Amino acid sequence: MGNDMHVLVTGGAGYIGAHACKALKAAGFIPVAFDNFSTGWRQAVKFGPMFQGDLMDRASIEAAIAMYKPVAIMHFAALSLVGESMTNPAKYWRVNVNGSLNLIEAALDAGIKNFVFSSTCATYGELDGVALNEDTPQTPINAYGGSKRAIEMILRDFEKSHGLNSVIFRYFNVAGADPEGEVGEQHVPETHLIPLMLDAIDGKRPALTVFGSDYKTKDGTCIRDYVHVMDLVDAHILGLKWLLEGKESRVFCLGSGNGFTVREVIEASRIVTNREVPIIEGSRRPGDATSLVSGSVRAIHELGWEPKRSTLQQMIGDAWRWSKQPAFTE
Ligand SMILES: NC(=O)c1ccc[n+]([C@@H]2O[C@H](COP(=O)([O-])OP(=O)(O)OC[C@H]3O[C@@H](n4cnc5c(N)ncnc54)[C@H](O)[C@@H]3O)[C@@H](O)[C@H]2O)c1
Ligand SMILES: O=c1ccn([C@@H]2O[C@H](COP(=O)(O)OP(=O)(O)O[C@H]3O[C@H](CO)[C@H](O)[C@H](O)[C@H]3O)[C@@H](O)[C@H]2O)c(=O)[nH]1
Repeated sequence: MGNDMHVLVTGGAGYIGAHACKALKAAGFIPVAFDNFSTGWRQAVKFGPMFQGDLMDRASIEAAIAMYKPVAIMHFAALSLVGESMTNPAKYWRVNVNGSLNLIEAALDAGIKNFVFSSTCATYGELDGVALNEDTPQTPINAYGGSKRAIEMILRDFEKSHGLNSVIFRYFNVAGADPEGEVGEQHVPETHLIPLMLDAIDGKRPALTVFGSDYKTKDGTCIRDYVHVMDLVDAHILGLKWLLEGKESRVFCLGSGNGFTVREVIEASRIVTNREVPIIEGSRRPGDATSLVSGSVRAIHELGWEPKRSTLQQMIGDAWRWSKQPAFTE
Protein backbone atom coordinates (compact mmCIF):
# COMPACT_ATOMS: atom_id res chain seq x y z
CA MET A 1 0.00 0.00 0.00
CA GLY A 2 1.07 3.61 -0.56
CA ASN A 3 3.47 5.31 1.79
CA ASP A 4 1.29 8.22 2.77
CA MET A 5 -2.21 6.76 2.80
CA HIS A 6 -3.89 8.29 5.81
CA VAL A 7 -6.93 6.66 7.34
CA LEU A 8 -9.10 8.69 9.70
CA VAL A 9 -9.81 6.46 12.71
CA THR A 10 -12.64 7.90 14.80
CA GLY A 11 -12.39 6.56 18.32
CA GLY A 12 -8.70 5.82 17.68
CA ALA A 13 -7.90 6.39 21.36
CA GLY A 14 -10.42 3.77 22.46
CA TYR A 15 -10.04 0.05 23.02
CA ILE A 16 -10.69 -1.33 19.54
CA GLY A 17 -9.67 1.85 17.67
CA ALA A 18 -6.19 1.84 19.23
CA HIS A 19 -5.66 -1.79 18.20
CA ALA A 20 -6.87 -0.87 14.71
CA CYS A 21 -4.30 1.94 14.58
CA LYS A 22 -1.58 -0.58 15.40
CA ALA A 23 -2.77 -2.91 12.63
CA LEU A 24 -3.08 -0.03 10.14
CA LYS A 25 0.46 1.08 10.80
CA ALA A 26 1.72 -2.49 10.40
CA ALA A 27 -0.13 -2.66 7.06
CA GLY A 28 1.59 0.52 5.80
CA PHE A 29 -1.17 3.08 6.44
CA ILE A 30 -0.96 6.19 8.61
CA PRO A 31 -3.77 6.06 11.18
CA VAL A 32 -5.06 9.46 12.34
CA ALA A 33 -6.76 8.98 15.72
CA PHE A 34 -9.74 11.37 15.81
CA ASP A 35 -11.13 11.36 19.33
CA ASN A 36 -12.76 13.50 22.00
CA PHE A 37 -11.21 11.38 24.79
CA SER A 38 -14.56 10.89 26.51
CA THR A 39 -13.79 7.20 27.06
CA GLY A 40 -10.44 6.90 25.26
CA TRP A 41 -6.87 7.62 26.30
CA ARG A 42 -4.24 9.92 24.87
CA GLN A 43 -1.62 7.35 25.92
CA ALA A 44 -3.27 4.79 23.63
CA VAL A 45 -2.48 6.93 20.57
CA LYS A 46 0.90 5.46 19.63
CA PHE A 47 0.82 4.60 15.97
CA GLY A 48 0.13 7.85 14.13
CA PRO A 49 -1.09 11.43 14.59
CA MET A 50 -3.69 12.41 17.20
CA PHE A 51 -6.51 14.85 16.37
CA GLN A 52 -8.76 16.05 19.18
CA GLY A 53 -12.24 16.51 17.76
CA ASP A 54 -15.85 15.56 18.37
CA LEU A 55 -18.40 13.88 16.14
CA MET A 56 -20.93 16.43 17.37
CA ASP A 57 -18.72 19.27 16.09
CA ARG A 58 -18.76 18.98 12.32
CA ALA A 59 -16.13 21.72 11.92
CA SER A 60 -13.63 19.58 13.83
CA ILE A 61 -14.28 16.64 11.49
CA GLU A 62 -13.83 18.89 8.46
CA ALA A 63 -10.58 20.24 9.89
CA ALA A 64 -9.16 16.74 10.41
CA ILE A 65 -10.15 15.69 6.90
CA ALA A 66 -8.66 18.86 5.38
CA MET A 67 -5.41 18.37 7.28
CA TYR A 68 -4.82 14.68 6.47
CA LYS A 69 -6.85 14.01 3.30
CA PRO A 70 -7.59 10.41 4.31
CA VAL A 71 -8.35 7.75 1.69
CA ALA A 72 -10.92 6.18 3.99
CA ILE A 73 -12.64 6.45 7.34
CA MET A 74 -12.73 3.76 10.02
CA HIS A 75 -15.56 4.75 12.32
CA PHE A 76 -15.25 3.33 15.86
CA ALA A 77 -16.27 6.37 17.93
CA ALA A 78 -19.56 5.76 19.72
CA LEU A 79 -21.26 5.44 23.04
CA SER A 80 -21.55 1.72 23.68
CA LEU A 81 -22.93 0.94 27.13
CA VAL A 82 -26.04 -1.16 26.70
CA GLY A 83 -27.35 -0.39 30.21
CA GLU A 84 -26.89 3.37 29.87
CA SER A 85 -28.63 3.24 26.50
CA MET A 86 -31.70 1.83 28.25
CA THR A 87 -31.82 4.64 30.82
CA ASN A 88 -30.78 7.47 28.48
CA PRO A 89 -31.75 6.54 24.92
CA ALA A 90 -31.71 10.16 23.69
CA LYS A 91 -27.98 10.40 24.36
CA TYR A 92 -27.37 7.30 22.23
CA TRP A 93 -29.52 8.44 19.33
CA ARG A 94 -27.96 11.92 19.47
CA VAL A 95 -24.27 11.01 19.67
CA ASN A 96 -24.23 7.78 17.69
CA VAL A 97 -26.68 8.71 14.94
CA ASN A 98 -26.29 12.49 14.61
CA GLY A 99 -22.54 12.21 15.17
CA SER A 100 -22.22 9.56 12.45
CA LEU A 101 -24.34 11.67 10.11
CA ASN A 102 -21.98 14.61 10.64
CA LEU A 103 -19.04 12.36 9.86
CA ILE A 104 -20.59 10.79 6.76
CA GLU A 105 -21.66 14.14 5.33
CA ALA A 106 -18.27 15.74 5.99
CA ALA A 107 -16.54 12.77 4.35
CA LEU A 108 -18.75 12.89 1.27
CA ASP A 109 -18.31 16.67 0.94
CA ALA A 110 -14.55 16.06 0.84
CA GLY A 111 -14.95 13.31 -1.76
CA ILE A 112 -14.16 10.41 0.62
CA LYS A 113 -16.35 7.46 -0.28
CA ASN A 114 -14.75 4.57 1.62
CA PHE A 115 -16.19 3.87 5.03
CA VAL A 116 -15.53 1.02 7.47
CA PHE A 117 -18.11 0.95 10.26
CA SER A 118 -18.26 -0.75 13.68
CA SER A 119 -21.69 -2.26 14.08
CA THR A 120 -22.67 -4.89 16.58
CA CYS A 121 -24.54 -8.13 17.12
CA ALA A 122 -26.62 -6.05 19.56
CA THR A 123 -28.54 -5.00 16.40
CA TYR A 124 -30.10 -8.50 16.29
CA GLY A 125 -31.95 -8.46 19.60
CA GLU A 126 -33.48 -11.49 21.27
CA LEU A 127 -33.28 -14.31 18.71
CA ASP A 128 -32.97 -17.19 21.06
CA GLY A 129 -30.52 -19.87 19.98
CA VAL A 130 -30.37 -18.85 16.32
CA ALA A 131 -26.88 -18.83 14.76
CA LEU A 132 -26.68 -15.25 13.49
CA ASN A 133 -25.46 -14.20 10.08
CA GLU A 134 -25.60 -11.18 7.81
CA ASP A 135 -29.11 -12.02 6.57
CA THR A 136 -30.65 -12.51 10.02
CA PRO A 137 -33.38 -9.89 10.61
CA GLN A 138 -32.31 -7.10 12.96
CA THR A 139 -34.72 -6.35 15.79
CA PRO A 140 -32.65 -4.58 18.45
CA ILE A 141 -33.89 -4.63 22.05
CA ASN A 142 -31.86 -1.68 23.37
CA ALA A 143 -31.16 1.87 22.18
CA TYR A 144 -27.48 1.13 21.65
CA GLY A 145 -28.34 -1.60 19.13
CA GLY A 146 -31.09 0.57 17.68
CA SER A 147 -28.71 3.46 17.08
CA LYS A 148 -26.17 1.18 15.36
CA ARG A 149 -28.90 -0.31 13.18
CA ALA A 150 -29.92 3.23 12.18
CA ILE A 151 -26.35 4.07 11.14
CA GLU A 152 -26.25 0.94 8.98
CA MET A 153 -29.43 2.17 7.27
CA ILE A 154 -27.93 5.63 6.73
CA LEU A 155 -24.88 4.06 5.08
CA ARG A 156 -27.12 2.08 2.72
CA ASP A 157 -29.23 5.10 1.82
CA PHE A 158 -26.15 7.20 1.15
CA GLU A 159 -24.77 4.50 -1.10
CA LYS A 160 -27.86 4.72 -3.29
CA SER A 161 -27.91 8.52 -3.33
CA HIS A 162 -24.24 9.49 -3.13
CA GLY A 163 -22.16 6.44 -4.08
CA LEU A 164 -20.77 5.94 -0.56
CA ASN A 165 -19.04 2.54 -0.25
CA SER A 166 -19.05 0.81 3.10
CA VAL A 167 -17.91 -2.28 4.86
CA ILE A 168 -20.10 -2.82 7.90
CA PHE A 169 -18.70 -5.15 10.54
CA ARG A 170 -21.10 -6.55 13.12
CA TYR A 171 -18.91 -7.51 16.02
CA PHE A 172 -19.74 -10.13 18.58
CA ASN A 173 -18.02 -9.72 21.99
CA VAL A 174 -14.58 -8.26 21.54
CA ALA A 175 -12.00 -9.39 24.09
CA GLY A 176 -8.28 -9.74 24.76
CA ALA A 177 -5.46 -7.31 24.17
CA ASP A 178 -2.48 -6.75 21.92
CA PRO A 179 -0.23 -9.77 22.72
CA GLU A 180 2.77 -7.40 22.52
CA GLY A 181 1.25 -5.33 25.33
CA GLU A 182 1.32 -1.93 23.58
CA VAL A 183 -2.44 -1.40 23.95
CA GLY A 184 -5.30 -3.12 25.72
CA GLU A 185 -8.77 -2.65 27.16
CA GLN A 186 -9.31 0.06 29.76
CA HIS A 187 -12.85 1.36 30.18
CA VAL A 188 -14.09 3.60 32.97
CA PRO A 189 -16.57 2.41 34.02
CA GLU A 190 -15.71 -1.13 32.91
CA THR A 191 -18.80 -3.16 32.03
CA HIS A 192 -17.33 -6.04 30.05
CA LEU A 193 -17.24 -9.52 31.50
CA ILE A 194 -13.59 -10.54 31.06
CA PRO A 195 -11.85 -7.43 32.45
CA LEU A 196 -14.31 -7.32 35.37
CA MET A 197 -13.62 -10.98 36.09
CA LEU A 198 -9.85 -10.47 36.03
CA ASP A 199 -10.18 -7.48 38.37
CA ALA A 200 -12.18 -9.65 40.78
CA ILE A 201 -9.53 -12.39 40.62
CA ASP A 202 -6.86 -9.78 41.37
CA GLY A 203 -8.76 -8.26 44.29
CA LYS A 204 -9.24 -4.93 42.48
CA ARG A 205 -12.99 -5.54 42.85
CA PRO A 206 -14.68 -7.52 45.58
CA ALA A 207 -16.37 -10.02 43.23
CA LEU A 208 -17.86 -10.60 39.81
CA THR A 209 -21.65 -10.38 39.73
CA VAL A 210 -23.19 -12.98 37.44
CA PHE A 211 -26.10 -11.22 35.73
CA GLY A 212 -28.85 -13.80 35.83
CA SER A 213 -28.78 -17.56 36.40
CA ASP A 214 -32.29 -18.27 35.10
CA TYR A 215 -31.75 -18.00 31.35
CA LYS A 216 -32.79 -20.99 29.25
CA THR A 217 -29.23 -22.14 28.61
CA LYS A 218 -27.31 -25.19 29.77
CA ASP A 219 -26.20 -23.55 33.04
CA GLY A 220 -28.68 -20.68 33.29
CA THR A 221 -26.24 -17.93 32.25
CA CYS A 222 -26.05 -15.94 29.00
CA ILE A 223 -24.16 -17.21 25.99
CA ARG A 224 -21.81 -14.96 24.00
CA ASP A 225 -19.33 -15.36 21.15
CA TYR A 226 -15.95 -13.84 22.05
CA VAL A 227 -13.52 -12.66 19.36
CA HIS A 228 -9.92 -11.54 19.92
CA VAL A 229 -9.42 -7.82 19.31
CA MET A 230 -6.34 -8.46 17.12
CA ASP A 231 -8.30 -10.89 14.93
CA LEU A 232 -11.07 -8.30 14.74
CA VAL A 233 -8.77 -5.50 13.57
CA ASP A 234 -7.11 -7.84 11.04
CA ALA A 235 -10.54 -8.09 9.41
CA HIS A 236 -10.70 -4.28 9.29
CA ILE A 237 -7.49 -4.12 7.27
CA LEU A 238 -8.96 -6.66 4.85
CA GLY A 239 -12.20 -4.64 4.71
CA LEU A 240 -10.29 -1.44 4.00
CA LYS A 241 -8.35 -3.11 1.19
CA TRP A 242 -11.63 -4.49 -0.17
CA LEU A 243 -12.96 -0.94 -0.47
CA LEU A 244 -9.74 0.48 -1.89
CA GLU A 245 -9.85 -2.24 -4.57
CA GLY A 246 -13.26 -0.87 -5.56
CA LYS A 247 -15.32 -3.85 -4.42
CA GLU A 248 -19.01 -3.58 -3.51
CA SER A 249 -20.36 -2.50 -0.13
CA ARG A 250 -20.74 -5.50 2.15
CA VAL A 251 -21.80 -6.50 5.67
CA PHE A 252 -19.66 -9.01 7.60
CA CYS A 253 -20.26 -10.59 10.99
CA LEU A 254 -17.11 -10.93 13.07
CA GLY A 255 -17.30 -13.66 15.67
CA SER A 256 -15.54 -16.91 16.40
CA GLY A 257 -18.67 -18.98 15.88
CA ASN A 258 -18.33 -20.47 19.38
CA GLY A 259 -20.75 -19.61 22.17
CA PHE A 260 -19.71 -19.70 25.83
CA THR A 261 -21.83 -19.22 28.92
CA VAL A 262 -20.75 -16.78 31.61
CA ARG A 263 -19.92 -19.76 33.84
CA GLU A 264 -17.72 -21.27 31.12
CA VAL A 265 -15.78 -18.00 30.86
CA ILE A 266 -15.40 -18.00 34.65
CA GLU A 267 -14.02 -21.54 34.53
CA ALA A 268 -11.60 -20.66 31.70
CA SER A 269 -10.35 -17.65 33.72
CA ARG A 270 -9.78 -19.87 36.73
CA ILE A 271 -7.65 -22.21 34.63
CA VAL A 272 -5.69 -19.45 32.82
CA THR A 273 -4.89 -17.49 35.97
CA ASN A 274 -4.77 -20.46 38.33
CA ARG A 275 -6.84 -18.38 40.75
CA GLU A 276 -10.45 -18.61 41.97
CA VAL A 277 -13.01 -16.10 40.67
CA PRO A 278 -15.04 -14.62 43.54
CA ILE A 279 -18.64 -14.43 42.31
CA ILE A 280 -22.00 -13.11 43.45
CA GLU A 281 -25.20 -14.42 41.84
CA GLY A 282 -27.09 -11.32 40.71
CA SER A 283 -30.24 -10.56 38.77
CA ARG A 284 -30.55 -10.13 35.03
CA ARG A 285 -29.15 -6.94 33.46
CA PRO A 286 -31.82 -5.09 31.44
CA GLY A 287 -31.20 -5.27 27.68
CA ASP A 288 -29.21 -8.53 27.75
CA ALA A 289 -30.14 -11.11 25.12
CA THR A 290 -29.98 -14.80 26.11
CA SER A 291 -27.61 -15.92 23.39
CA LEU A 292 -25.63 -14.13 20.66
CA VAL A 293 -23.44 -16.42 18.56
CA SER A 294 -22.18 -15.95 15.02
CA GLY A 295 -23.11 -18.50 12.39
CA SER A 296 -21.35 -16.62 9.63
CA VAL A 297 -18.33 -17.62 7.55
CA ARG A 298 -18.65 -14.76 5.05
CA ALA A 299 -15.60 -12.86 6.34
CA ILE A 300 -13.54 -16.05 6.14
CA HIS A 301 -14.71 -16.95 2.65
CA GLU A 302 -14.88 -13.52 1.03
CA LEU A 303 -12.29 -11.40 2.85
CA GLY A 304 -9.88 -14.25 3.52
CA TRP A 305 -10.09 -13.51 7.26
CA GLU A 306 -8.29 -16.01 9.49
CA PRO A 307 -9.20 -15.61 13.16
CA LYS A 308 -6.09 -17.09 14.78
CA ARG A 309 -6.26 -15.95 18.38
CA SER A 310 -9.94 -16.22 19.34
CA THR A 311 -9.71 -19.01 21.90
CA LEU A 312 -10.89 -18.22 25.45
CA GLN A 313 -7.44 -19.19 26.68
CA GLN A 314 -5.61 -16.67 24.49
CA MET A 315 -8.14 -13.84 24.97
CA ILE A 316 -8.16 -14.22 28.76
CA GLY A 317 -4.38 -14.71 28.86
CA ASP A 318 -3.68 -11.55 26.83
CA ALA A 319 -6.18 -9.55 28.89
CA TRP A 320 -4.61 -10.89 32.10
CA ARG A 321 -1.09 -9.85 31.02
CA TRP A 322 -2.44 -6.42 29.97
CA SER A 323 -4.13 -5.98 33.38
CA LYS A 324 -0.73 -6.37 35.05
CA GLN A 325 0.68 -3.33 33.24
CA PRO A 326 0.45 0.23 34.63
CA ALA A 327 -2.95 1.69 33.70
CA PHE A 328 -3.34 4.66 31.36
CA THR A 329 -3.74 7.85 33.37
CA GLU A 330 -4.71 10.32 30.62
N1 LIG B 1 -16.15 -3.68 22.75
C1 LIG B 1 -17.01 -4.50 22.17
O1 LIG B 1 -17.17 -5.67 22.54
C2 LIG B 1 -17.81 -4.02 20.98
C3 LIG B 1 -18.69 -4.92 20.37
C4 LIG B 1 -19.45 -4.49 19.28
C5 LIG B 1 -19.28 -3.23 18.77
N2 LIG B 1 -18.40 -2.36 19.37
C6 LIG B 1 -18.26 -1.03 18.78
O2 LIG B 1 -16.89 -0.80 18.52
C7 LIG B 1 -16.60 0.58 18.66
C8 LIG B 1 -15.42 0.76 19.60
O3 LIG B 1 -15.72 0.18 20.86
P1 LIG B 1 -14.68 0.24 22.06
O4 LIG B 1 -14.99 -0.90 22.96
O5 LIG B 1 -13.33 0.43 21.52
O6 LIG B 1 -15.16 1.58 22.78
P2 LIG B 1 -14.31 2.72 23.52
O7 LIG B 1 -15.26 3.46 24.38
O8 LIG B 1 -13.07 2.13 24.12
O9 LIG B 1 -13.85 3.64 22.31
C9 LIG B 1 -14.68 4.63 21.75
C10 LIG B 1 -13.81 5.83 21.44
O10 LIG B 1 -14.62 6.84 20.82
C11 LIG B 1 -14.36 8.08 21.44
N3 LIG B 1 -15.57 8.90 21.30
C12 LIG B 1 -16.78 8.68 21.88
N4 LIG B 1 -17.64 9.65 21.52
C13 LIG B 1 -16.97 10.47 20.68
C14 LIG B 1 -17.32 11.66 19.99
N5 LIG B 1 -18.55 12.20 20.08
N6 LIG B 1 -16.39 12.26 19.20
C15 LIG B 1 -15.13 11.74 19.11
N7 LIG B 1 -14.74 10.63 19.75
C16 LIG B 1 -15.66 10.00 20.53
C17 LIG B 1 -14.02 7.76 22.88
O11 LIG B 1 -13.29 8.76 23.54
C18 LIG B 1 -13.22 6.47 22.71
O12 LIG B 1 -11.85 6.72 22.52
C19 LIG B 1 -17.88 1.24 19.15
O13 LIG B 1 -18.52 1.80 18.02
C20 LIG B 1 -18.68 0.08 19.71
O14 LIG B 1 -20.05 0.33 19.61
C21 LIG B 1 -17.67 -2.73 20.46
O1 LIG C 1 -20.34 -7.98 35.45
C1 LIG C 1 -20.80 -8.66 34.52
C2 LIG C 1 -20.66 -8.25 33.16
C3 LIG C 1 -21.23 -9.04 32.18
N1 LIG C 1 -21.88 -10.19 32.51
C4 LIG C 1 -22.46 -11.02 31.46
O2 LIG C 1 -21.43 -11.34 30.55
C5 LIG C 1 -21.91 -11.35 29.22
C6 LIG C 1 -21.10 -10.41 28.39
O3 LIG C 1 -21.38 -9.06 28.81
P1 LIG C 1 -20.54 -7.82 28.29
O4 LIG C 1 -21.03 -6.62 29.04
O5 LIG C 1 -19.10 -8.16 28.37
O6 LIG C 1 -20.91 -7.68 26.75
P2 LIG C 1 -22.38 -7.65 26.04
O7 LIG C 1 -22.72 -9.04 25.69
O8 LIG C 1 -23.33 -6.85 26.83
O9 LIG C 1 -22.02 -6.90 24.69
C7 LIG C 1 -22.82 -5.90 24.15
O10 LIG C 1 -22.22 -4.69 24.25
C8 LIG C 1 -20.97 -4.57 23.60
C9 LIG C 1 -20.56 -3.14 23.72
O11 LIG C 1 -20.13 -2.84 24.97
C10 LIG C 1 -21.06 -4.96 22.15
O12 LIG C 1 -21.67 -4.00 21.36
C11 LIG C 1 -21.77 -6.26 21.97
O13 LIG C 1 -22.01 -6.46 20.60
C12 LIG C 1 -23.06 -6.22 22.70
O14 LIG C 1 -23.72 -7.46 22.60
C13 LIG C 1 -23.39 -10.97 29.31
O15 LIG C 1 -24.13 -12.15 29.30
C14 LIG C 1 -23.54 -10.30 30.66
O16 LIG C 1 -24.80 -10.49 31.24
C15 LIG C 1 -22.00 -10.60 33.83
O17 LIG C 1 -22.59 -11.62 34.12
N2 LIG C 1 -21.45 -9.82 34.79
